Amino acid sequence: MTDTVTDRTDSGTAGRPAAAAEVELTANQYGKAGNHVVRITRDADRGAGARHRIEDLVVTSQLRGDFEAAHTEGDNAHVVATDTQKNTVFAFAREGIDTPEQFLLRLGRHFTESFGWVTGGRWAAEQTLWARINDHDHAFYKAGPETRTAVVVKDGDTETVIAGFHGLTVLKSTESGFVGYPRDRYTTLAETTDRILATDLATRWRYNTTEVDYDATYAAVRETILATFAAGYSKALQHTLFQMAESVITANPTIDEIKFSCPNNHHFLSDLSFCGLDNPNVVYHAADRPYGLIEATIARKGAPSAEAAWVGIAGFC
Ligand SMILES: O=c1[nH]c(=O)c2[nH]c(=O)[nH]c2[nH]1
Repeated sequence: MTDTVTDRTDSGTAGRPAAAAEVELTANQYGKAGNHVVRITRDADRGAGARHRIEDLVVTSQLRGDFEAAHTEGDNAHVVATDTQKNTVFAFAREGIDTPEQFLLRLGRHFTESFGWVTGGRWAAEQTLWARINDHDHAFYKAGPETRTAVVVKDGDTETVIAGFHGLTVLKSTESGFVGYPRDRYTTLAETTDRILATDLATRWRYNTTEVDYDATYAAVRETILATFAAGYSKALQHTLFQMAESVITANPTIDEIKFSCPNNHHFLSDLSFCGLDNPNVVYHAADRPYGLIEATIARKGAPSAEAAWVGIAGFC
């Protein structure tokens, strides 16, 4: 469908009830989602044989500020078009992306500095990670397994940066148990001190500053989470999430808060007695549903909270 420019100023009340209830706009934000930007950076010195670097982000830009008249009057004088926001994302990528967090900070500062009525907004990115095929200069495979995420929320001069990832699936084949839970007439689960613990890690952490080496901290947090998952004995997925969070906050003074949302990818011991076989923790049924869903937020004690920055980040408690 194409936009046509027609004068419809006479249709102001058409279709509206004669006696409308008194209402007011209590919240709004708007922009363009799903801007899939891929940037190739070439090692300039090597001409046609250059070594390439690839950055692959899906970016959302949303503005907040004085957009009252657009909603109540249909007056678009303040509405920086979502199309313009999309164009800005791609134009900024021409200059460079660097880290997702820095790219989003640049976008946020641009919109708030360029348009007086834009007092803040929300900029988010999901980054696909690519790795070189056999150290090739310009051939890559999707490295994952995780997707890196970043969110910048700007409210006046306050900038909050939330980093994270999802889709990092982990499993430990022992050193995990689940005992001591209440039993009632609906409880059938057997206690165990030796089970498989598996989950798809989804996490977001909030920085207390924008002065961060974002790539290095991302790598360090990922490493800490994996090392903590692997280490020691897990008394429940809840226990493990807390330990991972505690390790991250302890090791990173720039991080004040971290959230996890993790399925418990159950592995149930198969009952092989139907054919006379025992099963001493050898064969499991990996059930994909229903699954436990364990979520937690862990914060540095005494650190200021930033509830507003988390609004709109779905799937975490
Ligand atoms: O780590 C676990 N936490 C639970 O809350 C729970 N509930 C359950 O049935 N199995 C498990 N495992």
